[in-house]
Order: sequence, then C-alpha cells, then structure tokens
Amino acid sequence: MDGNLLSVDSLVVEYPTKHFRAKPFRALTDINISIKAGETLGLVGESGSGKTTLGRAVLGLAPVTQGTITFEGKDISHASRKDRRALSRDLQVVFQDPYTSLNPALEIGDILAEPLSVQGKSPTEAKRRVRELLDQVGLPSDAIHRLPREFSGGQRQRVAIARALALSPKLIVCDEPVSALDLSTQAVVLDLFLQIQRDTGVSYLFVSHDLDVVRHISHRVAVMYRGEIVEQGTAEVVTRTPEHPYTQRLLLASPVPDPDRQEKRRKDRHELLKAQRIEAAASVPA
Ligand SMILES: Nc1ncnc2c1ncn2[C@@H]1O[C@H](COP(=O)(O)OP(=O)(O)OP(=O)(O)O)[C@@H](O)[C@H]1O
Repeated sequence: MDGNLLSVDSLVVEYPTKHFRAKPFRALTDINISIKAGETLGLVGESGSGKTTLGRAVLGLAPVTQGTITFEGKDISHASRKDRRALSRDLQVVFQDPYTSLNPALEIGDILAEPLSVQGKSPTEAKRRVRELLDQVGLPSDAIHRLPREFSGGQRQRVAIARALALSPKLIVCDEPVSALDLSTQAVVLDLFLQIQRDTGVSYLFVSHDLDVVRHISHRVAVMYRGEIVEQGTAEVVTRTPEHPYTQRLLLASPVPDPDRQEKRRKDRHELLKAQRIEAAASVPA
C-alpha cells in the first residue's frame, strides 16, 4: 500500500445514453485523487462538473469505464455486490438532503440499528451502539423513539451522520451534506464533522459547490470542471491563491467576492462556531 486509504487513478466514468446508437456520455475523464487516513479531500466545482459522480464511483454507484479505485490497497473499481456489502463497514455516505435520506416511517433508533443488524450485531449490542452514536452526534437519548419528521434539518443531518458512523467506517463520502441547511446550522454541522474526525480519525471525501465550506473542512482541495480535475492542492492555497483560471472564476463567483469580506465571513463563521460550541454544551443542538 502507498500510504493512501483511497486512491483513484486515471478514472473514466461513462453513463450509457438512452439512444442505442448514441455514444455514452463521458462524465469523468482521467481523474486522479488520493486520501490518507484522517484526511479530508474537498471536491469543489460548479453544478454538473462531476463531483457527485466521483463520489458515487467510489461507492460503486457509477459505472467505471477505465482506471482504478483502490481502497486500503485493494482494487474496488469492479467490486461484486458481496464485496460491496463487506466494504460498507469501512466506506459510508452522507447525502445532501436530510429530509429524503432518512426513512420517514422508522424511529431514529431503528434507523441507526439497521446497519448494525445487517452486519450481524445482536439487539443488545445494537442498542448500546445506538446510544453511543446519539451521544457522539449530540442528540438526546430519547431521540431513539422519535420519527425523523420531529427533527429539524440540522438534527436530521446529525442522524444521517450517526447512521454513517454506526460501523466505524474509515472513509465517509459526504455529498453536499450541509447545502440544504441554513448558514448557522451549516456551521454547527461542519464543526461536528471536524470533531468526529478528531475523535475517530475518519477520512472524508467532501463534495460541495461552496468554496467557503470546502476551505473550512478540508486539508486538501480538488477542483472539478467539466468532468476533469483542473487543480488540486492544500485547501489554503487552492481556495485563496488558485492558479487555474477556472478556480479563479469560481472564487470570484463565490457570493462574497471581496477578499476582505471573505476574511470577515471566515471570522464570522469562526465566531459563530465558538459561540455555538459554548451554547451547545448547555442546550439541545441544532
Ligand atoms: N445517471 C446518469 N446518467 C446520465 N448522465 C448523468 C447521470 N448522472 C449524472 N449525469 C451527468 O453527468 C454530469 C455530472 O453530473 P454530477 O451530478 O456528477 O455533477 P455535480 O458536479 O455533482 O453537479 P451537482 O452539483 O448539480 O450535483 C452531468 O452532465 C450530469 O447530467
């Protein structure tokens, strides 16, 4: 193994097109990324650039045409269904929309116990782990008997994060996990991601269209444009002094283009996080 938890080499993904004579649609071309244990790679780019497709390819949900995806030294690009089931212990996902990603008919306790029982944990073990998970994501233990609709967006995303954490994965693909949340809840949930990484050493492939979010959460950032990675490097360099014209445009297109205002927004977010951390210690979280 080369020290990487995940490495994606020369990846090409093509989606079949409906018309049988038409050429397949190439969504990803020559993608090369890697993630080490405990590291976050932020994936940023405009809508349609292929971010979700890359996350889905890692999860075995998009068709790999060429190249390899290696996880813990093993080629998983064409893993069988059985191998995928085993992989799901180590490789998990948090989706964008906490309103549709949780089964509305199941109580939170059952949502969290599901991956545990699939992996053969006894009901007693599962119960203990569910309590631990609720605590880890800052939800009260009485959440066990409540339904998703009784929770706010931020709280539901905590449930989705807890579910992803249930089997202590090594990598979580986070597909725009804060985009559906308001700004202050975004800050709290991002902080939770960071806290969990500090506590567990989990790695994230973190997809977002928001440079600000990606800068806050990532160690390194890869910028996608029309199915290719046009730039990657440390979060600081890529998001502040990008080299590629597309990244520069992305930075300019960010809702707060002025660097001073960006700095202020960074400070505001920091202050907000600090205040909310203090508040969170005393109250029910967002
Ligand atoms: N199942 C599919 N079949 C055919 N084409 C697809 C499929 N999924 C995505 N695409 C196409 O692949 C390209 C990349 O889409 P993808 O969803 O990965 O981009 P994205 O950067 O995540 O965009 P967004 O931020 O809007 O989700 C787009 O042109 C999209 O239309």
